[in-house]
Amino acid sequence: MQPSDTFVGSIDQGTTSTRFLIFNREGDLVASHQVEFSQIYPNPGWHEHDPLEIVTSVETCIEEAVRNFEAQGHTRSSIQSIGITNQRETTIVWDHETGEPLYNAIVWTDTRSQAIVAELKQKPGAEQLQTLCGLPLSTYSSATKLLWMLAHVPRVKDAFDRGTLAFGTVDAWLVYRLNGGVAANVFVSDSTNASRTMFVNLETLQYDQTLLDFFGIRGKVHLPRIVPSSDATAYGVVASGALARVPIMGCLGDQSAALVGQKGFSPGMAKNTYGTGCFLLYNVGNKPVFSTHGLLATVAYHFGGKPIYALEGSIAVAGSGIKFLQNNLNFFQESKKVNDLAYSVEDNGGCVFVTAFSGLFAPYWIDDAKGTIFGITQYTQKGHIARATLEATCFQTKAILDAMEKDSGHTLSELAVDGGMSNSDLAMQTQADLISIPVYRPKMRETTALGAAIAAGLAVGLWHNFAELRDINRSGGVVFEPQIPPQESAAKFGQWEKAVQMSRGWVGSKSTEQKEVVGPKNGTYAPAKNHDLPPFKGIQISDTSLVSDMVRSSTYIAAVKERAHVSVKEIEATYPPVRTGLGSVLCDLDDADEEDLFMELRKVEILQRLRKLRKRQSNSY
Ligand SMILES: Nc1ncnc2c1ncn2[C@@H]1O[C@H](COP(=O)(O)OP(=O)(O)O)[C@@H](O)[C@H]1O
Ligand SMILES: O=P(O)(O)OC[C@H](O)CO
Repeated sequence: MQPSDTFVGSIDQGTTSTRFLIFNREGDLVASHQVEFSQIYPNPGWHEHDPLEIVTSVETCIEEAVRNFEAQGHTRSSIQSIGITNQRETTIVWDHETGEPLYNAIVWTDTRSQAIVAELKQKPGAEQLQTLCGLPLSTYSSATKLLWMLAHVPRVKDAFDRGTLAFGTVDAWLVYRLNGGVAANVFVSDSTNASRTMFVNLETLQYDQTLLDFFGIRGKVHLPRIVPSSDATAYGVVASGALARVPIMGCLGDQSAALVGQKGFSPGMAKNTYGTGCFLLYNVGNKPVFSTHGLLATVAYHFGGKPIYALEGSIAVAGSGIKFLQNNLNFFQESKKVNDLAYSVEDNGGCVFVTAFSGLFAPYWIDDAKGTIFGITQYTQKGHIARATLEATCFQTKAILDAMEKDSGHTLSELAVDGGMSNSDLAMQTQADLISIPVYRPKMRETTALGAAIAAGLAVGLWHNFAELRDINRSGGVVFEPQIPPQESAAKFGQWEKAVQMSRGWVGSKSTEQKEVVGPKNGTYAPAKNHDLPPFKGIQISDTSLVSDMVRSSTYIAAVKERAHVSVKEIEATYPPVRTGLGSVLCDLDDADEEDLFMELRKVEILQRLRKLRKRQSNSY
């Protein structure tokens, strides 16, 4: 077979979308497919994904991309291997015996484990964790998400007690399911992903007994075997679908993959990926560097032999800030329109938006911050807020680069960028202005997927060494040169730093306290898709928390899925008794929607139940 007739596939499972891309040996993107999947926000600060939907989204992307590939005259048998890259830290638990998920995936952005983190910080040994695993104790890592599930989700605790609880990050889950689940039981995680759990020793790249003891899970949870990021046999083969029997040979957390895709193979090279969040990785060579300025020590990649490490600056909110303007504030209909809005004004009009939706990550690590916009006046327009949103990521990148220079003693001469938000010329120009060095954006921006393809391609022999990758994606990029004097950028940055300090301390105030936990109890596994369920037609309930409690009920969701009848008693069995706010519930039945008997039945039952509860409540006054 000629080299140009051989291809490698790449699954890019990101926070907001999944893609499957097919590259040729020249690194050209030949075919791809992308789907967005549900983002579930059950409570303030909570963020979940449905693990089964993640798998389905991957399968759909593979089918569609292969269809497109074959339409171009290629054959699927020319795809020699597959790489996987994925959102990191997102935590999935399943039953080791059945292979079924026990709860929704808790996404890396989720801050519900805040109280657990505060408690763990008081525990003896807490101060040495970062020197073992490279990560600060925060809501970000997988460890505290797993502890939250153990404390709050009975099904997870039961599996833990029975010894059947399996834990994995998204890579481990995908490899397991794509191989056919429990039947093949391929249960592995690559070192870049595993090192984001807080369970792994950064030097040995194996589970660390001290860390497992600290989190109380030693010997009690099934953990995936840790393997190199590029490996011909460890990841198994796809069990079914368009690429059945194709081997999986590469696996990297998405930020590591982007560094590989940018070919950041030498110490001193760095990249910044503006996706849902934004992550700057700086290659430090074959020994980890432990930051003293708020950065993380992490595994850059491990292609056999010695692992390569990176210093990482993690920003929780980048493209998700733009999605917030789109979905929550209805500023525009698609992400790229943020630029038109931002260009509609000359500057930020005095607004600074600290987009601390998940607290602030690097280099600040402020758990108790929340998103805050400073400087609003009657003059403020949507365009100013759009600009301030783009600038927030650029300011945090500046803070991270400053920290990186202090840790490494080196000044970066150019910043290579990629990721969805790097499509914004305005954001990239702002970035160059704020860091006073050029920003380089490659022509092909799917560098994350390319990185996973490289890992798989090296293992299957499509490429044999890094030198062969030299010309991939080399021409056609854009350089953004700084256009304002450093004093001006320093003044802007000073204002940002002031805003960061002023955003502290919001969490813990009475109005932001979390609601009581609602988790699946007796019922089956319950995806909490409170946003895409049919509305309760004809009933207006002013207490929305009550509605969201109901629709989170696993019985309700199961019934809606199957269009079956369900009684209020059953609903009640799977969500905690309605506790509050019944005084403000207003029920107003519209004309019956005869065609939708299912919904009508539900309305009547719920109405009856609400009346009973309201009566009970008024009796108790
Ligand atoms: N032209 C654009 N300008 C600004 N932001 C954009 C643009 N296109 C996409 N984005 C943002 O990029 C993000 C998606 O980037 P992507 O790299 O696909 O993320 P992920 O891998 O985390 O799913 C979205 O949050 C979106 O708002
Ligand atoms: O979805 P992204 O591309 O912002 O990346 C998510 C990170 O891996 C989280 O650590």
